[in-house]
Formats: sequence, structure tokens, C-alpha cells
Amino acid sequence: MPPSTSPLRLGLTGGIGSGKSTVAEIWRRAGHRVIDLDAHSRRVLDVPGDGVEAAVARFGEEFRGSGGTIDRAAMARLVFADPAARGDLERIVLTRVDTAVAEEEVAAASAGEPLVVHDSPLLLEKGREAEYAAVVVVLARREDRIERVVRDRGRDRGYVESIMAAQVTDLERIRRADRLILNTAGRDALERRSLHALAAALGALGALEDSALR
Ligand SMILES: CC(C)(COP(=O)(O)OP(=O)(O)OC[C@H]1O[C@@H](n2cnc3c(N)ncnc32)[C@H](O)[C@@H]1O)[C@@H](O)C(=O)NCCC(=O)NCCS
Ligand SMILES: Nc1ncnc2c1ncn2[C@@H]1O[C@H](COP(=O)(O)OP(=O)(O)OP(=O)(O)O)[C@@H](O)[C@H]1O
Repeated sequence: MPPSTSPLRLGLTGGIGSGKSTVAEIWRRAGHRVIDLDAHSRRVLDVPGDGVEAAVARFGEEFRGSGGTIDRAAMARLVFADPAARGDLERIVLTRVDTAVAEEEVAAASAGEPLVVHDSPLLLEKGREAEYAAVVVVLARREDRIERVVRDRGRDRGYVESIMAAQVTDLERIRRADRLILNTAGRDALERRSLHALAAALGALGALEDSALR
């Protein structure tokens, strides 16, 4: 018999380079399922299929890269300078991401897992807070975020700033979060703060009575 209750759903979000994926990895190592919406999003444009074809139909063959899928750098230059184009790309990508996420949630529910976390970069931008029992936001200094993305992904400052301009501000994130993780020190501090924030979020929801989450 499948379990009758769905897993508790937590949202994890934050701006580019804030440390979301690092927190997601810490929570995964603590034994929880974290669904990576950015990874699902990348697959839509990096794997040949109807997502790639829908993007080419909307934006043109010049956005097809050498491997037949989407040239991400060219697409980034377009959509982070043009909100209408960005909206169209989001409609193409996010509907397919939602389908993939729903499939992962079904797997979590059938396995009887008590918790799923969505690592979801655009949770606040898309106004999706109501879908979550609680929303946890990762914050870091703007300059640290820019420096880390430039250093670790070989992108330039202009690229990072164009994406920041397409995302909500930190004040808006603070206003709408249930809980904050300040990624303002080293990795050890981030680990401690992430585990503390998760326990506190679950505690506030009364979820720690579930022995599987202790
Ligand atoms: C434009 C694309 C091709 C650029 O690819 P690129 O490899 O340069 O960037 P990547 O996907 O790794 O994202 C870089 C950063 O931008 C953020 N970001 C991505 N899309 C958006 C968006 N529409 N609005 C604001 N921030 C975004 C990501 O969360 C990440 O922090 C890609 O970002 C994309 O397909 N975006 C649209 C889909 C989307 O909204 N995905 C994010 C949520 S699931
Ligand atoms: N406290 C820290 N000290 C040093 N480096 C860090 C720290 N936190 C994160 N980083 C590094 O900064 C970079 C950005 O972090 P991460 O990938 O977790 O951010 P993100 O919010 O998931 O970014 P994006 O939305 O762009 O995917 C990574 O290379 C990560 O290893």
C-alpha cells in the first residue's frame, strides 16, 4: 500500500552565488532528499528534445549550439538583457521543470520519505511560497557572490550583475523568508548554520515529532 501522506515540502532559495547548492549538499549529506530545480532546468536545454526545439522555434536557429542543443552563453546574453525574452524562455523551461519535479516527489512519497526540499532559485521571483511549509533563504554579501561565481565558473562580473538585476533584492528575500541562513563566514560556519536552520524550521513546524526527521 502506498503511504497516505505526502512528504513535508521545504523551499530553499537565494540569489546567484549565495550558497544555495552548498546548503543543499549539506542537507543531502544529512540524509534528506533535495530536488535541484536548476539541474532539471539545465537538462531542458542541454538534452536534445522538445524543450530544445521549443526554444529554437521561439528564438531562432542562431541559438542552437554546435552539439545541436542550446548555446547557453548566447541565450544568457539575450534573456538577462530582455525581460520579455526571459519570460518566454521561463515559460518553455519551467513547465518542463515542474513535470520533472512532480515525478521526483511521487518517488519520494512512494518511498515513504518524510521530507523533500526544493532547491529553487526562482521560488520568490515566481511567487511560489504558498506551495511550501516553510521557505529558507540563503544570504551572502553581494561582492562575495560576484567574486565566487567569477572565480568558480569563469564568468565575468557583467554576467553576474545582469542575473542579479533579474532577481529579487535581498531586502525582499528577508521580508518573505520564514528563516534565513547567513553565508557570511567560512564553510564550517555555513555547515553549522544550515543544519541549525533546518532543525529550527522543522521544529517550528512540529515535524520533529516524526522520528524519521530527528
Ligand atoms: C539563460 C540560461 C540558458 C543561461 O544559462 P547559464 O548556464 O549561463 O546559467 P545557469 O542556468 O547556470 O544560471 C545561472 C544563475 O542564473 C539564475 N537564473 C537562471 N534563470 C534565471 C531567470 N530566468 N531569472 C533569474 N535568475 C535566473 C540561476 O538560478 C543561477 O543562479 C539559463 O539560466 C536558463 O535556461 N534560464 C531560464 C530557466 C530558469 O528560469 N531557470 C532557473 C530556475 S529553475
Ligand atoms: N562560505 C563560503 N566560503 C567560500 N566559498 C563558498 C562559501 N559558500 C559557497 N561558496 C562557493 O561559492 C560558489 C557559489 O556557491 P553555490 O554554488 O552554493 O551558490 P548557489 O546559490 O547555488 O549559486 P547559483 O544560484 O548560481 O547556482 C561555489 O563555488 C561554492 O563552493
